[in-house]
Amino acid sequence: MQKIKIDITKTAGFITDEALQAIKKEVVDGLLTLEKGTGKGNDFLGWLDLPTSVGKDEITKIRKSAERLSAQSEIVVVVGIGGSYLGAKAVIDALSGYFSALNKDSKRPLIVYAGHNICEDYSYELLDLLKDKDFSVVVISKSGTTTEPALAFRLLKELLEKKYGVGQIKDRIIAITDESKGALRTLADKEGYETYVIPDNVGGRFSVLTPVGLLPIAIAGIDIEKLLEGAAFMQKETTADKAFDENPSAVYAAVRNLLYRDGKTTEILVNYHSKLHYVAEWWKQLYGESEGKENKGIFPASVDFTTDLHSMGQWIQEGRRDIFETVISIEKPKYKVEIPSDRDNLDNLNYLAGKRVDEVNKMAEIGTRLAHIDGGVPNIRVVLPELNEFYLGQLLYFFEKACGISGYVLGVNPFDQPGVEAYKKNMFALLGKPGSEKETEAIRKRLD
Ligand SMILES: O=P(O)(O)OC[C@H]1O[C@](O)(CO)[C@@H](O)[C@@H]1O
Repeated sequence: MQKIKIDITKTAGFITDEALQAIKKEVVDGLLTLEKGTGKGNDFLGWLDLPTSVGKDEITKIRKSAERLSAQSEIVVVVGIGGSYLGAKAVIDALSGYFSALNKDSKRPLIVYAGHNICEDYSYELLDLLKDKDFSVVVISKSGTTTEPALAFRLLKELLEKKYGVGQIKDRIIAITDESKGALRTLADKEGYETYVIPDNVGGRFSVLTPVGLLPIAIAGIDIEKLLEGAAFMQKETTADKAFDENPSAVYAAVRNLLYRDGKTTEILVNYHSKLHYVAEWWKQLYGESEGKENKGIFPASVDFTTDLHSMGQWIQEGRRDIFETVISIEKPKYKVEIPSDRDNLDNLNYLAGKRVDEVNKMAEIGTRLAHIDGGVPNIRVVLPELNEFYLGQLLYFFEKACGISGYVLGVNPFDQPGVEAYKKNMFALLGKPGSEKETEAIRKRLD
């Protein structure tokens, strides 16, 4: 069992050691504020202890629900948006086979997502796919009132009733929502769905280690206990009593804030293993909603390398110098593929014969790192020995802890997201939602 490593050596030309020493106090203060619960948003700190507070009984219950849904479904639809689906998708994509959806012998249901957009064609195509399949639904909404998942769930519920009969569908739905509030809670109680609770003190983007993430992840056949073990390991490694340099979350929070103060206002999360694509999507919500407020915050962006070296590589190498990269590097791939020798060598690749594909990937990673540093892009590297439940659990908690600390160093409340309401208000006014009459009148005038 190793700890994931953070390597900041390639930020040395951009931040000085004195600056790093100077920011340490702010970071330690941020960490203590988080741990003592004395900072802004301190009623949303339940995520800090999740890895060690999810009990065996809860895990057993989640596994049973997962087995029940799996046994009765060819497809399970996970309905949710933002923190109510990104954590699950991040882990499921990272730890599932690239082509597992095409495996006809799989004992696991196919997991698809809904309620994360309002695209009519997506809705049509999903309903069309589901009409001839046995399917179940896990509907997730902390507030229980978010438009996108509520709309998707209404469509799915209607299809379930058509397929299985009104009054016959409650065993095909599991709702994950607030303990007592919200439309989804009311509906779930009325219809008798099995439910799981999202704790009051855990915000959506920090909820991957609650049933919000754990149930869909368990349905995908992933070991949720190992994921929690990894997170618990990182929980211990990131407490305030650990030496600063040994605490990866503290180091990461310190360096990214220093780079931000030096004008590096965009952070690009990079992977060289595209199963991590949705880990970056999860990370973007985590940091975007936590830090982007009061006209402050690092803009979180992401790329998949080497794929995006052929699209975004030019920009990163030579565009505006206000970016830095955080690279997630996986030391050892799960499988082995050797490059064959070719009789004719017309592609001139025989110099690679006998090498593993990963060796080429690693040289691309090292080469890119050096090129980007030469181009003025500081580089933080986060190293996972392997891509498995344990190390991914560590990574998730590492980023969450660093996010809380970083938000406090930035001076914002990392646990609210007031800005998200603005689009909703306009959308409701435009749709003529009851209660929005004044706003409807005002916004319609703006369209003339
Ligand atoms: O779980 P809910 O309440 O449907 O919210 C989903 C997402 O929407 C937001 O509240 C933003 O509108 C996110 O913070 C959250 O993750």
